[in-house]
Amino acid sequence: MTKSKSFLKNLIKPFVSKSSKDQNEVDLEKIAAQEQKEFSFETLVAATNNFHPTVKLGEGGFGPVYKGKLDDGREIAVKKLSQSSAQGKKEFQSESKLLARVQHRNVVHLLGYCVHGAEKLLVYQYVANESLDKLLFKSDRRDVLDWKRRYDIILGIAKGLLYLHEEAHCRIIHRDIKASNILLDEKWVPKIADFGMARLYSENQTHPFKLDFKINDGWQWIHGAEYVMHGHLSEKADVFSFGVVVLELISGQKNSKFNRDPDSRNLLEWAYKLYKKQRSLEIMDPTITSSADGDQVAMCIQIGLLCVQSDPKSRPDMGRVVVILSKKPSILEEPMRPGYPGSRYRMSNPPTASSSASGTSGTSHSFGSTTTTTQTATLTATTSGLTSPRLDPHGKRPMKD
Ligand SMILES: Nc1ncnc2c1ncn2[C@@H]1O[C@H](COP(=O)(O)OP(=O)(O)OP(=O)(O)O)[C@@H](O)[C@H]1O
Repeated sequence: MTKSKSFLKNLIKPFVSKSSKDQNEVDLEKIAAQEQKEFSFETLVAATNNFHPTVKLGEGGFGPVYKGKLDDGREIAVKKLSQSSAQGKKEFQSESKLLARVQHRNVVHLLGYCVHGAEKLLVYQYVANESLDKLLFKSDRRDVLDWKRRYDIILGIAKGLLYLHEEAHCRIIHRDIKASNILLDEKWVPKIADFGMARLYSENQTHPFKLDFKINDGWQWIHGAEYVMHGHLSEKADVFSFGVVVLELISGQKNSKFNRDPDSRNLLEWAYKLYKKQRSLEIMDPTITSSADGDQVAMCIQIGLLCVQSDPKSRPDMGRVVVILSKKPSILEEPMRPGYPGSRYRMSNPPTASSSASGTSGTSHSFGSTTTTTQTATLTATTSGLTSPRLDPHGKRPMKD
């Protein structure tokens, strides 16, 4: 291109019409489709010593994860998806390619994928330190997480979520933000794992009212409730889950195992009660007392409580959270009562449309406490209401976007 032509091009760049911008995006999609993101099964077998049990990192709802090393020295984590996904090969390949373009400092990078017969595998960058839940709740090393590190982790997760919600090439609602899905690298930089699983797993991509939730774990319950209430799942479900992680990081208490205060059903309620009495700092983990900046901790508690408010509309979006965390505004609004998290509870009666709706407004439900296995109930909602939930024998299956 001649100098004058490129000068002209730069000059008109800001005024380029939307349709030509869209064309650029379409072009990018085409480039992505041609990108080589496919790993051969042999490469992954060699990298993981044939998926040897000694390199197994763990097993989540989607299948086992193995540590591996590629010939070029890169360390990887290979997730073998359990075979309950009915997604076709082509669809899996194109969704994986799209997700592999999701790149952010605070999101685990999906390097590629592999299809081998009926098996589907995902190849991620290996993140060296443990997941946040192991460090915070299951180890005697949680003092390595001083306040500064915890604050940076809160800010990092917020930035990662903002990217997924608003900045990535495709809008991604995570749906399962929790401490075990936050991995920490060698510099304690948080990286959000398991994003986009709904895109890879959905059985029926076209059914807008299909929703799954785990009976006895995680936040799918509140997500399900919001879904029923509003007919769609919004980013605000992730905001809620982010708020829970913030309060867990500050208190060192796992919300789903909360037992600090017999008068509070969960961590959120406890934090809210103390906040209302202007004693919010009492939730602080004793191991960070010496390193903590009281004002900053109080601000983070308030942000956490704003994020877990029962009304999704009242929760801030992640853009606002990042701004507040980065710039320290002087005045924050008063949080209202937190939503009903449900992770500590077992449903004895599956929700009906009306009980689900009340789930987000903080009223109580009838819950038993006997189920110990992780099972997933699938609610199939129609425009006129909900049909009965059916148990999903395959375990976790995420909701689709
Ligand atoms: N990219 C990665 N780098 C290092 N470890 C990883 C990576 N991805 C997953 N792991 C580890 O593998 C194990 C299983 O992870 P996975 O995400 O499948 O399940 P989970 O988070 O334990 O449970 P759930 O499926 O309910 O979210 C966890 O210990 C996790 O920390």
